[in-house]
Amino acid sequence: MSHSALETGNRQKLQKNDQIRIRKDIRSLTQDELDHLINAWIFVQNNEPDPDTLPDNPNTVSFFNIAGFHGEPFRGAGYSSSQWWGGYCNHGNVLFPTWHRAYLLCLENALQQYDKTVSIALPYWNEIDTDGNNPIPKIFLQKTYVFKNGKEVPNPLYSYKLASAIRDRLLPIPDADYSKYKGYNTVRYPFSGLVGTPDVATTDAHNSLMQELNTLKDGTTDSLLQSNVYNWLRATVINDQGVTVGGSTADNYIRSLFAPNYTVFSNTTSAEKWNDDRFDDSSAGGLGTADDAVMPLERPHNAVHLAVGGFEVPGIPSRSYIPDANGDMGENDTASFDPIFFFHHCFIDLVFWAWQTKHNQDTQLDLMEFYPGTNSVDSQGPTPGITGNTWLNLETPLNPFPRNSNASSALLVFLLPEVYVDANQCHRM
Ligand SMILES: N[C@@H](CC1=CC(=O)C(=O)C=C1)C(=O)O
Repeated sequence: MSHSALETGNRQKLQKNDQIRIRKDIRSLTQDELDHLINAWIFVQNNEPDPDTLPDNPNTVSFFNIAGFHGEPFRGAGYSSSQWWGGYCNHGNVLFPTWHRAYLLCLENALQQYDKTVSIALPYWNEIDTDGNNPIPKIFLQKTYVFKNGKEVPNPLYSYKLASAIRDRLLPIPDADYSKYKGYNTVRYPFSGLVGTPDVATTDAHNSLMQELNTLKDGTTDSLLQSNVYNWLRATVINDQGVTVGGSTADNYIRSLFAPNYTVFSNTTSAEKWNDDRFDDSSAGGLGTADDAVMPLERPHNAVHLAVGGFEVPGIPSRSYIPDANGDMGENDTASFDPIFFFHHCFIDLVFWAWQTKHNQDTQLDLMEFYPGTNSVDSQGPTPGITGNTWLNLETPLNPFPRNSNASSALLVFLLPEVYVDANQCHRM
């Protein structure tokens, strides 16, 4: 294994001060903390998108722009070619954990602009704590939010109304038309958000039917969402054709902590290769059913996306029990427009940090260079600014987040009372 170590700040020098952000379980926030979080989210969601100019501004305070860094609106070579990826996110490669770590900091920095005098951190959705049969914390399901002073507002964590249209130019390949109009509100399972021309009629009929269920009994669709996510996390998921498509995700998070090195921990492509070489489990899609097969963090992460969004796109194996459920979280193009995305990823970052501390990789990450999962063409394809067939390592730019940006203590993030993450760890500064 060759080593590509990240340089990090000197841990000893760091002091807890008001610039250090403490990330907490969202279920544990006080009313005052929640009030502040909600106000900051309203602030970023209300900020108009920046003018449509390149390069993208990584210091934007507009939620539309930040959400748009992940997938749509596509830019670069991936704007209209599916051989490339038009968003900046990295999946199926070794930059998956680090890119998303930088992404969380980007949103957190924008939230911080709401009131610079109060330190704000993103709380996480603790996905191991399924709270009986209600794995999704209530705050994400309330249509309105009531502040301590009694004022009621639309809840910014329930749904986001697109400040601008997004257009999917990849139609009809590789999958559905993920174009969405300005003013579209993000949705979750069992609803569908496929409002592009070829799908809109089916979607309207489907969503009316789902709404009808709520008319018969208030809260039915929320219960369906909770039980779907519960099944993905703790039980087994059967799709609409009776095929088992997932489950045991909470256990898989724990299993991922035992992955022996960063490369195979970090992403599905590298883990598949690792497992292919060691176990004959091709029937399980190369993702390892053997007890000692490696579980990459990305896999349970994917499961929660599919659970919250649902996924049943023509021509692709269904991942939903309810047909036509295609909420935004289920698809890479649109997932980050649903506010819950960031709380999900905050939990992913926590598991990443837990793996780092368990494996003494908290001040550096060792990478198996040139291993599957380390090339820019792996999985969804090269991101804007990265050429095809480039070897990825921990020096690869995490666009659009610049090197050297914000290399200050303002980026120290407490994940748990005793641990912190230094942004230097997610990127060589
Ligand atoms: N495309 C992933 C699920 C998924 C992952 C993401 O990272 C995302 O943003 C949206 C969806 C899968 O099929 O397993």
